[in-house]
Amino acid sequence: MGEVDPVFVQDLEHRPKLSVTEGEDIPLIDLSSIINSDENDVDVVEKLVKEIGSACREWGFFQVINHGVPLETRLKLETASRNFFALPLEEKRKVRRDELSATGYYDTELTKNVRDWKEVFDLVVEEPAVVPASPDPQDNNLTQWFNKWPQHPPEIREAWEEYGKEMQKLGLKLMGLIARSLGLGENRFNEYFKNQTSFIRLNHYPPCPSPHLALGVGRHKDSGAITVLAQDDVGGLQVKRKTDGVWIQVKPTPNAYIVNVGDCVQVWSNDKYESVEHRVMVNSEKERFSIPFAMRPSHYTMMEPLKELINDQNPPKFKPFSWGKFFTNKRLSNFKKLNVENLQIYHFRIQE
Ligand SMILES: O=C(O)CCC(=O)C(=O)O
Ligand SMILES: [Fe+2]
Repeated sequence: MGEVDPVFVQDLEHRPKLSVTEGEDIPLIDLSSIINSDENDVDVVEKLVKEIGSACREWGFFQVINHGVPLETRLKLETASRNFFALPLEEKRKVRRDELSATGYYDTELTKNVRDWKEVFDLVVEEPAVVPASPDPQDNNLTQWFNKWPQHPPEIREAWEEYGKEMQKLGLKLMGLIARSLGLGENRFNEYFKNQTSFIRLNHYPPCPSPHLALGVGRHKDSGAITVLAQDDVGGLQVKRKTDGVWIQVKPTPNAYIVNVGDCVQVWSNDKYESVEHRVMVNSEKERFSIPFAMRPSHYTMMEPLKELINDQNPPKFKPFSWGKFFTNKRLSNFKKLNVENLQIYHFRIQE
C-alpha cells in the first residue's frame, strides 16, 4: 500500500492529481482604501464592497493585500510556530489537546474519517472560551477552554497575543464588508462575536513520501463565519472551483491573507454566499506551515438566515440551530473514526 500507513490513504476518488491546474487564481483584493485613510472615499469603498460580494458569490474565497496587519506580527508568530514544531514529540505532547479541552497540540486529526498528514497547535482567541459541555440538546451545562502554553519557545505566547488582536480587527473589518455587500449595515454581525469561540491554529505539514495518496487536510468546509489564513511560500491549498468542481491551487502571495466564507455566512446569507470545499496537498520534499484564524460566533448564537434577507420570493432555506451545539457535535468526528458523515449545515436545510 505504498510508503505511508494505510490510515493516511485517501479513497481513489479523493486522491490529489500531482499536476496542478494553473492559469487562474482566486480574486486578489486590495484593502488599502479602508485601512490607510480615515476619510474613506465613498466611491472607492463601494467598489471594494462590490468586489468582496462577487468574490464571495463566485468563489467563496479571495486573498487580501494592504490589510493593515504588520508583517512583523505575522513573522514573529510564524517563527515561534516553526520553533515549536521543531521540538521533540514528547515536549509537544506535554501540551496536547484532548476531548475535554480543545486547545493544544494534536497530530492525529481525522477529516472525513481519514487521517491528515499534519500536526497542529490550537489556541482560543477569547480566553476562556465558553462552550457547551456536550452536544446533547438536553444538556445545558457549559465548559471553559483555556489555552495551554508550552515552555518552549517562550516567545510564542506574546507573539500569539499580538497576532490574535490583529486577526480580530481584520476579521471584523471583513465581516463589515461582507455585511455591506449583502445590503446590511456594517456592524450587523458584530453582536455575534462578543464571547466568540474563534481560534487560531498553527499547522505544520511535514514532507510526505506519498503525496499522491495522502492529504495534509482532506476536503472539507470551514464551519465558522470566515477563515483568515496565512500560508507560507510552499503552496498546497486547493479550492474546489464552483463552476466546474476542478481543484484550483491558491498561489502563495507574499504577505497576503486568504479569506474564505464558512458555514455561518452561508446560513446567514440564506445560501447567497456558499462555504466552499478546500483541501491541502502535501509535498515529498518541502514541509509547509500555515496559520488559519477561524472566526466563530458565541456559543449561544442561533444560526438562521437573517430576517432582513428573506421574504416571500426568498424564503429561509435553513431551520434555526444552535452554533454551540453544532460545533461541539462536529468536533467529535475529529477524534473518532465514525461510520457516518459528521454533522453538516445541510442537515438543517428546509426541504423545498
Ligand atoms: O493549511 C491550509 O492552507 C488550510 C488549512 C485548512 O483548511 C484548515 O485548517 O481548515
Ligand atoms: Fe479549512
